[in-house]
Amino acid sequence: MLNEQHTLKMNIHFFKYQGAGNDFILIDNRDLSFKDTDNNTVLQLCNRRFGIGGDGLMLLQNHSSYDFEMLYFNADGNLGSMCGNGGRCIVAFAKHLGIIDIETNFLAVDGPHYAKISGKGNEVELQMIDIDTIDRDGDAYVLNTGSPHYVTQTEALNDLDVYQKGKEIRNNETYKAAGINVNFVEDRGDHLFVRTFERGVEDETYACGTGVTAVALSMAKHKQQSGHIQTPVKVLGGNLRITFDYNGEQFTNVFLCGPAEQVFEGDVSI
Ligand SMILES: N[C@@H](CCC[C@H](N)C(=O)O)C(=O)O
Repeated sequence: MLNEQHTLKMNIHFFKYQGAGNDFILIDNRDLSFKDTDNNTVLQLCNRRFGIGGDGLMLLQNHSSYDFEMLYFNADGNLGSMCGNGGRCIVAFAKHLGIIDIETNFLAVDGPHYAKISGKGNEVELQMIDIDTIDRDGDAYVLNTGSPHYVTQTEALNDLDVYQKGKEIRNNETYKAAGINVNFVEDRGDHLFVRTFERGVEDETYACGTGVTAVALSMAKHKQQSGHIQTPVKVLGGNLRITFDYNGEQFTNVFLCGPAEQVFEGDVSI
């Protein structure tokens, strides 16, 4: 029986997308042939040496009230919380599949999201959840932008050991049980430079969408800004932009904007 199970292979047609270097495996699962409970398969597929490779894997599924539903798994095989860059990539994927045109309302783990694809074709503006709570942990800011984030300011971010420092914070007594994504930000005046250690990948990634959103909101609070704010952000994999309204208490109309590109497609037997 065990042998029989080992020889029964599943064929999967997949697409690979990246948003500012945050890379994902995308599967059209409208026929529900991919069993979303199979965490070990996700782990294998995301492995960069023995699989396709990716920071996460997403299933695009049908939903009766929305254009589609997004199911996001981290590279460790577990269901993740919201992924901002993943959200932008799955919107580009839905357009590629002909499910949507340039606007959409879809459902993710943190609720409904509106998104718009800009004229250039690969630019996706994704609306994120409204935020009214930002906590402090020492000098750091802690908030949930769909995923939990820790935001700390630093200098000379290019030289920082983000893997080591991020891992220490993510696994300290406060955060180790639920985990947290750790963002380091250097304020460069006309833009922010951000590097992120991601929970579920357990490593630094080239970009984190919910992370740069958390950073932009925290920095607006820190600088006591208000009104309509646009924050350009540089990450290891490119450039992102966060726009939002802030009245000193609540952040609304929060949009994460940037590129979302198909890299390749293929078939894998696993
Ligand atoms: N890369 C993502 C964040 C994904 C979620 C995260 N790793 C978690 O589950 O905590 C993004 O772009 O937001």
